[in-house]
Amino acid sequence: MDSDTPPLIVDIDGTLTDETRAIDPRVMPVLREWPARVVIATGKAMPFPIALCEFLGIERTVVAENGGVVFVEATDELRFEGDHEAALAVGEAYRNLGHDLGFGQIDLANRWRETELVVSLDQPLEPLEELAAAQGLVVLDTGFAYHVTDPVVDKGTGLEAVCAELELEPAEFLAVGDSVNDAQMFDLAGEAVAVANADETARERADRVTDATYGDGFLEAVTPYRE
Ligand SMILES: O=C(O)COP(=O)(O)O
Ligand SMILES: [Mg+2]
Repeated sequence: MDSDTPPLIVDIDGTLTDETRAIDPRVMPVLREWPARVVIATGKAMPFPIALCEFLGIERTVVAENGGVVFVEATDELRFEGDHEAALAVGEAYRNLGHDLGFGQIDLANRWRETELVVSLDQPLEPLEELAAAQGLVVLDTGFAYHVTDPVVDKGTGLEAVCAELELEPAEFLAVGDSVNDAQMFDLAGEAVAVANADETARERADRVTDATYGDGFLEAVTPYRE
């Protein structure tokens, strides 16, 4: 392992993708060849980052559902945290008010979710926030979905859990992301980089903001470590 290259924790949507959520193919060799640990940290359910790691051919080290799910292949660790029952109750109450989660009959956004619930951005936010608060949960707008999440977890607690397994320190990491759900991992990482399309929270909590957006922003963020 190259001792000059930090371990990397990286978000998916908005960071490794273009604006349509398609992976920018140019990020793939960077992740595959990164000489230190790579952690994929996402709001998506676990199958998505697991599949990304598998298809990249890298070890599966994953923070999913905004910290609700942590998987570390190297130590056989799978951890769930957060009140899934409460999140499901929010979804039911939201539907009872006549609203919809917004992902259609076959809801692939929630199908494999084990700790939180997501609602499409085209659905009303206010009633969702009220119902979430009544259950002690929060709503995160990642720019891609509303996540009804237990505030006991976030990508920062996920990073800490990964580090505890792998005898690493969060401060050793380079973190790259684009939204409010990346803020806590930004706070813990040694260096936090927001891509130019990042929301205000991510930009404020980052150490630097790239000039370029999306996958180009990620490539810019890691450039100092690839020369
Ligand atoms: O699924 C989302 O809403 C956001 O996913 P991300 O954390 O990978 O950007
Ligand atoms: Mg993102």
